[in-house]
Amino acid sequence: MGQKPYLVWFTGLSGSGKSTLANHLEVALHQQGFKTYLLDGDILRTGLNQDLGFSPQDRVENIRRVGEVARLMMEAGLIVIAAFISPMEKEREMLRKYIGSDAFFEIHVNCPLEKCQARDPKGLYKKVRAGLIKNFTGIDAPYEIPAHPALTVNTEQETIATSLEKVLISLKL
Ligand SMILES: Nc1ncnc2c1ncn2[C@@H]1O[C@H](COP(=O)(O)OS(=O)(=O)O)[C@@H](OP(=O)(O)O)[C@H]1O
Ligand SMILES: Nc1ncnc2c1ncn2[C@@H]1O[C@H](COP(=O)(O)OP(=O)(O)O)[C@@H](O)[C@H]1O
Repeated sequence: MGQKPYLVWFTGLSGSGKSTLANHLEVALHQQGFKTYLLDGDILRTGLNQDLGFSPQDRVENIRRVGEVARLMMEAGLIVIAAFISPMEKEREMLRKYIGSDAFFEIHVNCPLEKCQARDPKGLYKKVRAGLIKNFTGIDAPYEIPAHPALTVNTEQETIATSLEKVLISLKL
């Protein structure tokens, strides 16, 4: 492939901008000739992980499976881009060990809960307020801020283009 495999891991609240940045990053890397694969929580939860819900145990299993899939794809030479809430530091550290710290690039997509709620791109926070969804990250389920991310982007203040540029610069591919 002529490239070093990486796992670029976007973590953050629902509505923080993980999928948006992951998709923009994939387009930018393709334009530079890199071979990538994008894993998105929303999509995997309709297929591979459709048996999993949002209990703490199911979220751990979700991230464990994604780590396995990502590693297979890396063995095939791909740069894997992943967008998962992945709320707990322990699971993210598990990934770092499993993938190897030199190939695991953790990006904290930082955005205040109030702003995520105002964006509400999928109308989920509205459903939470109506009592239709329980265990929602940031509301009645925890999100632990990454302790040692390779990069933090602040999507409340930054444009998508600015956040993407920061990702591309710090990745140094
Ligand atoms: N209870 C609850 N909490 C959080 N998120 C919920 C929940 N129920 C459904 N959704 C939708 O599922 C998407 C998150 O899936 P993930 O696989 O990324 O979650 S996790 O990493 O296992 O925590 C998440 O996607 P994003 O909004 O893109 O983050 C939501 O669309
Ligand atoms: N700097 C930024 N980075 C990413 N998304 C941003 C940024 N600024 C504004 N947004 C907007 O925030 C929303 C994020 O939604 P989404 O990417 O689906 O979030 P998530 O995948 O984390 O749930 C989109 O509507 C996007 O246009």
